[in-house]
Amino acid sequence: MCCGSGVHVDACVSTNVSRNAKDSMVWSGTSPSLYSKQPINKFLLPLRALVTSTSQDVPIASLIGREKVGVLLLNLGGPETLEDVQPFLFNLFADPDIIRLPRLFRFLQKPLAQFISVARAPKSKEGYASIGGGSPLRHITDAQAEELRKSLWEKQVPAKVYVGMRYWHPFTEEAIEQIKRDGITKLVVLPLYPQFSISTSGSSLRLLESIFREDEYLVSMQHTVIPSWYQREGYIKAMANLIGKELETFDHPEQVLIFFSAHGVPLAYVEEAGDPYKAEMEECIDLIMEELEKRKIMNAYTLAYQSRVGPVEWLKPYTDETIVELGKRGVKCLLAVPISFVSEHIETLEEIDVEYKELALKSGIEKWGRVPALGCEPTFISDLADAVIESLPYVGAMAVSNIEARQSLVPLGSVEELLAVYDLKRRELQSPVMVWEWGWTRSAETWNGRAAMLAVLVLLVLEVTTGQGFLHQWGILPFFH
Ligand SMILES: C=CC1=C(C)c2cc3[nH]c(cc4nc(cc5[nH]c(cc1n2)c(C)c5CCC(=O)O)C(CCC(=O)O)=C4C)c(C)c3C=C
Ligand SMILES: [Fe+2]
Ligand SMILES: [Fe+2]
Repeated sequence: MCCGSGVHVDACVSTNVSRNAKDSMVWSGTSPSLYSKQPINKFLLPLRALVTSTSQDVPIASLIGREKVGVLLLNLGGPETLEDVQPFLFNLFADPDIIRLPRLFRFLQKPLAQFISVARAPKSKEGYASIGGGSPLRHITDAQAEELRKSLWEKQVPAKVYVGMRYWHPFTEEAIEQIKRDGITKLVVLPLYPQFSISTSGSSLRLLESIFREDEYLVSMQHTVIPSWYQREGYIKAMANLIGKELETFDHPEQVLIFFSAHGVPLAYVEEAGDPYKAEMEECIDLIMEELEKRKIMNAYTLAYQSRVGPVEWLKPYTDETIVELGKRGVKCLLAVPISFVSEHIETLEEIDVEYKELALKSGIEKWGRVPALGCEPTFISDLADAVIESLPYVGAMAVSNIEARQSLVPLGSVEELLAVYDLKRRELQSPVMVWEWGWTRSAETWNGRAAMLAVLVLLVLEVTTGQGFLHQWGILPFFH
């Protein structure tokens, strides 16, 4: 038995972003270079209204006409076998949105990725071995794609759904080739991350942008991007359903602390590069709690960030430290809710279910529960289908007046601008290795920094070429848990 603590944990979740102030644009166009801010009501059909309408039915299929509709789901990708782990990590660390080198040293991007991936692989492999020898991401994402396709067809939108992963098969490039082979004429790009981060959706969209820019077919294909969708009613309701159901497994559901554990990002992404991830996360949690409140579920809750990598500061509070603190404060029952990803993956199956659970039990928490990732939850899939339908580019520019504007903290219609601001800010950052770019100013500090950086780079090259792990032993390099 547990749950007798009666401890009230203050919600550490707050947001100062007004929901009314949010943009109502879509990122759309026929070419990424032509992305423009398009008021949603000038560009889209009131398809949602049509979906729900029974009296004056206009079949959506007839509105779509001969267009070939495609949906591209963007995701991270994961190693399918233990042999895949190192090359997967290489792809991840070779991403300039994960490790940014000064222009002068761009040629070191791949050796550095090689070095870090080789050094990290044994630890990562251990994790993947403990969850069955590989990531379940491909299999789950494929299942989500199939369910989304079915849902779209049920809603009279005969669309094909593609999966494009950032760091492993099926790569985004492979999906794009298939889209071209299938002759898709309208494409909706949907990152499978509810909240936008430069390091996830941003990285995938940047890659997509570069692919589109160089391809004649893609330049003339109509497309729309849904940068984030954490605020959608269906998603919020689906999360509340799962939380409500899991709370029921406790003897005293009302005494359980709801513990949202989000994937972290380096603090500099948010504070210096303007990543909206933290603000979107906080608002998302507010919305879920509001939904639970409507159902008379008024539990205490908190948010912390997990899975930090390397020595730089990440978003706080950290999940592990928070669990220990909660134990000290007398919390006895805790329900962990993974919030930044919609599939089970290594961080839920290993980090939360094994590491954090063990830590919680050691810290005095007596009953531990965990909400499953959304996966193919029907309310969620149906809502994704609605999101696709609402954002479907429609040739013919039929007037739209009654569509409910989607809202997002990401300035929709200007993801490109967001990435540009991020690039600019990144040049000013000082944090080594993770994200840094030199500007050739005269400040002594900068020169000291450059000298130190040069020394690290020389050591790195030596390490890569000699195979000696002295930097690793000194603990200088990041990316090792
Ligand atoms: C919203 C989710 C995620 C954010 C934000 C994110 C940022 C981020 N991640 C790394 C480094 C690694 N991530 C790894 C795996 C991984 N990351 C996410 C999600 C987010 N990452 C997922 C879902 C997964 C698991 C995929 C799977 O195979 O199941 C890994 C590899 C695993 C490991 O070795 O721990 C690394 C490394 C950074 C540096 C970063 C922000 C800059
Ligand atoms: Fe990650
Ligand atoms: Fe981890």
